[in-house]
Amino acid sequence: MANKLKKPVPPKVEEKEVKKAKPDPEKLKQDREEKVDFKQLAKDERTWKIMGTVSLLLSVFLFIAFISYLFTWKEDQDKVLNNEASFLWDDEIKVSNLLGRLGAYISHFFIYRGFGIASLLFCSFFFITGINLLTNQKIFSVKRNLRYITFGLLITSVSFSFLFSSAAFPFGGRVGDMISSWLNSFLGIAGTAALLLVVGLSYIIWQFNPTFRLPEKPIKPVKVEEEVDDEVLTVDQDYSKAQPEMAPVSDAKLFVEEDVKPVVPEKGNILKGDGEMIVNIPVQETPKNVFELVEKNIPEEERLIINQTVEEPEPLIEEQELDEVEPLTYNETERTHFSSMESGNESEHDDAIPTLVLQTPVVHVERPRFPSAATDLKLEINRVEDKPIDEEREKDYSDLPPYEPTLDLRDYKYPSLDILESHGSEKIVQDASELEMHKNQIITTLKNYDITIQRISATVGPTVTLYEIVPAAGVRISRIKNLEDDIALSLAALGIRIIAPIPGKGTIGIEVPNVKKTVVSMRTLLSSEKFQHNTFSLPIAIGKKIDNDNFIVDLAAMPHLLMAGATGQGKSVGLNAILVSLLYKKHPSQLKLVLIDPKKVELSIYRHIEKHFLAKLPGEEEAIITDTKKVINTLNALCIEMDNRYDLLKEAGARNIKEYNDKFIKRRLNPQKGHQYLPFIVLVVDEFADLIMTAGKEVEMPIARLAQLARAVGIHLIIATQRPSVNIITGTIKANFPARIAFKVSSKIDSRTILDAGGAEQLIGKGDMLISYNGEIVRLQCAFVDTPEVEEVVDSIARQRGYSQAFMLPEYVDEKELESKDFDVADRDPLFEEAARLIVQNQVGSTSLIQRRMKLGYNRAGRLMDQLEAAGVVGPNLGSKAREVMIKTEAELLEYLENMP
Ligand SMILES: Nc1ncnc2c1ncn2[C@@H]1O[C@H](COP(=O)(O)OP(=O)(O)OP(=O)(O)O)[C@@H](O)[C@H]1O
Repeated sequence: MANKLKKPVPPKVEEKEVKKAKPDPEKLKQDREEKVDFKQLAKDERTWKIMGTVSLLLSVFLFIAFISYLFTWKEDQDKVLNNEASFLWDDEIKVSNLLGRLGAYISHFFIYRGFGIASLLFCSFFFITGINLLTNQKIFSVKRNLRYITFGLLITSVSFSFLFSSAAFPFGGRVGDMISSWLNSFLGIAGTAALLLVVGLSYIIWQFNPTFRLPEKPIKPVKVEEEVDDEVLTVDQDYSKAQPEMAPVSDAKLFVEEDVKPVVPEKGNILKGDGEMIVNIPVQETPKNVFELVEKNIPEEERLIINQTVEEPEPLIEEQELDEVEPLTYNETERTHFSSMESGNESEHDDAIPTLVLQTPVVHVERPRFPSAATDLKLEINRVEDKPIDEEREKDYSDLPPYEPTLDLRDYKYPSLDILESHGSEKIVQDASELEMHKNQIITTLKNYDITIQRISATVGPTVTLYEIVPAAGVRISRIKNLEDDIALSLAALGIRIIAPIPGKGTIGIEVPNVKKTVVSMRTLLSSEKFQHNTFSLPIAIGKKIDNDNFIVDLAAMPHLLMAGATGQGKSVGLNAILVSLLYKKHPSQLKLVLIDPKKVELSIYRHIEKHFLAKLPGEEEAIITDTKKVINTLNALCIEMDNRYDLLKEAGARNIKEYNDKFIKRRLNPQKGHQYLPFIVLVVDEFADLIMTAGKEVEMPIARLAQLARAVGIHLIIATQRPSVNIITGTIKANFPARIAFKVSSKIDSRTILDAGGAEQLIGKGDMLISYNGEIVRLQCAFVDTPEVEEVVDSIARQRGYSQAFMLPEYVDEKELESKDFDVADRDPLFEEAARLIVQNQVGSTSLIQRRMKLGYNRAGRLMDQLEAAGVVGPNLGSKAREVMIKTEAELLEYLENMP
């Protein structure tokens, strides 16, 4: 059987592929048809741009043709009229119009046959449409312009026909002529003239909304004479001193567009008539600081009184002679007291100088912190010598009069308010026309996006004005929120913030910066009723809200504060405002400040009140801490202080410092058992970023610990930084600082890092800030206190008698330092000699040198350095500088090593 060669059978798959490859003409046709997608084309941005360009060119073409027609109509008119059918195509016809036969024909059509000179309005229509299409933005409202142009064409053409009925030039065109002659026959000449005048004027008013101002009578800011109950003020209308930037009172009436419906007035708002704007300018709560307001019952004209008068605040404290006074010296006082007791005579200082008889108990450090706690107990305690100690410790002092911590410095006078300046007139001068203009622009912008609103009201604050709008039913809030940039563009203003919705109000807020900003002076805040008469433990006056309400809060309730913002936006001023408010309200016995200032210059101003208000580490010279190593020690010392205080609280059965101090004041706690009056401690860190960068976790950990636990024992932290990045303001820090202040920052990310919300990037600087407090974000204008004012306040305190020394924090000894001091020779690192040689050869006592040259980790290099210090090869740590090398030559070193144990 012969082998038959089988014919290769092509695989089926290939067959299929071949089939597939064959073009199907029907399908191809379909494909090609689908490619021309008109919908897509219409949506294409380029199509709009082309149409925009065409529209713009058309407007230019028409404009040139029409203008040319004004000069050439005489020559061209006959040619068009005689050859109307073939005019455009007959090359024989020569015309004078700049744009040739087409120009002449179109002008003839629009001007002669149509609307006369009014035809120029067509140019504006094509121009507006062109611009909108080209930029793909609603820069002009086409709909509105179409309305104006239609009416404009009719009114202008009829008016021109009527006025120039006998002229040869077709001023009003055929349309104008027709309507005018009909009106003439219907109303007569006088009737037509009157009608045209009325319609023309109405048209102008409708389109341009001119302001008809009577010759202005100069007005002066309305002076509020005195406060009457609640928000009703007696207004002294003396207009003799003019305020040029203020509009006349009658102009303060602010109208909204006619489609904005009036609504029922709410409490606190002023609502007048139909569709009229509400201006809500609240009254300052203190009777001494009264702000302008809009009068409620305005008889004829709506009055916008935007002005504030600050009366001289009554001095808190009588002026006193601030003589140089001898400081209270602990040891001297003690000695004097003992000697006087021994001799049986009262010390001559008994009245003025409190006497410390007891060794003030400190849990960790056996040194007095400040003379206190025993002023009234001295007689009792002086008899202790004869009694057994235990008996004395159990003694009940509750029958004694209450303890008074301020008696230690009983003649201490709080700083006078006169030291502070008013910084300008403090008048809020809001130009009524500015309000009107902003309001109109907001309404127009929203309208351009088909958003209608029911109501708009304005609240004028020191730096920004808050426009509150109630959108019409069915408008989505997110649409308004998305228009932030468009509104900013239309108002041509920086720092616009949209709050949609305003929490708890049901309105949408648009904050627009005022052209003229008002400085909020510290003096106004400190003289306010709210600051003078509050029961806060640590009152701090931060600034003013948009409704001019003073923002005064209790730092103890915050309980810690984080301040961040780009450089130069008002952080230092804010810190000073907080510190000054504390100095105005607290006695040196009630408050101690721990000031950390890596920048070295910001807080140094407070160094003069060391013996009154500052706390420091034992053995330190400077109370204001600038060195990172000392910062770590101080923070750890504060942690020890916190633990000590918790022990005291536990012993006393008190849950917090307030309860504890109450018990101590009522003499229910025995000083013999270590109890004492506990002052609040406020830790201020200016430039936290610098510390984190140099010491990292070593700083972050004690800060986090203090922030978590210290509030109950009266230790509160204020931390400021100009670098609000996530590696500085970490999650741990943020979790423990619920109250945060953001000054202007450069990006939304920074704002989110500080506040967990955007907005701080929209601020306008110079103390404009957002504070996140109690879960709410509020915009404030920070109080302004100038450096010379702070200096004066500090001086007025420093001139008075203080304690003999600053408040002593417990001593903190670094474990590492201890280790290095007494390490076991047997535990010496095998690389010890090599490291010693390296150091001596280079004559540089630096850990990083050992690390680099010997390729060791930081910890081992550090341990080696400690051992070298213990062995006397290098000197002690000098902070950021290299240690001193004690051995100068290698030979010396060899000899030294040989003699070592
Ligand atoms: N509340 C305020 N009212 C008016 N002006 C202010 C206010 N706060 C700050 N300014 C202005 O801004 C300037 C800078 O403020 P400040 O020194 O507090 O900024 P800063 O953020 O601390 O800057 P830096 O981080 O560089 O120290 C001030 O000199 C002052 O002119």
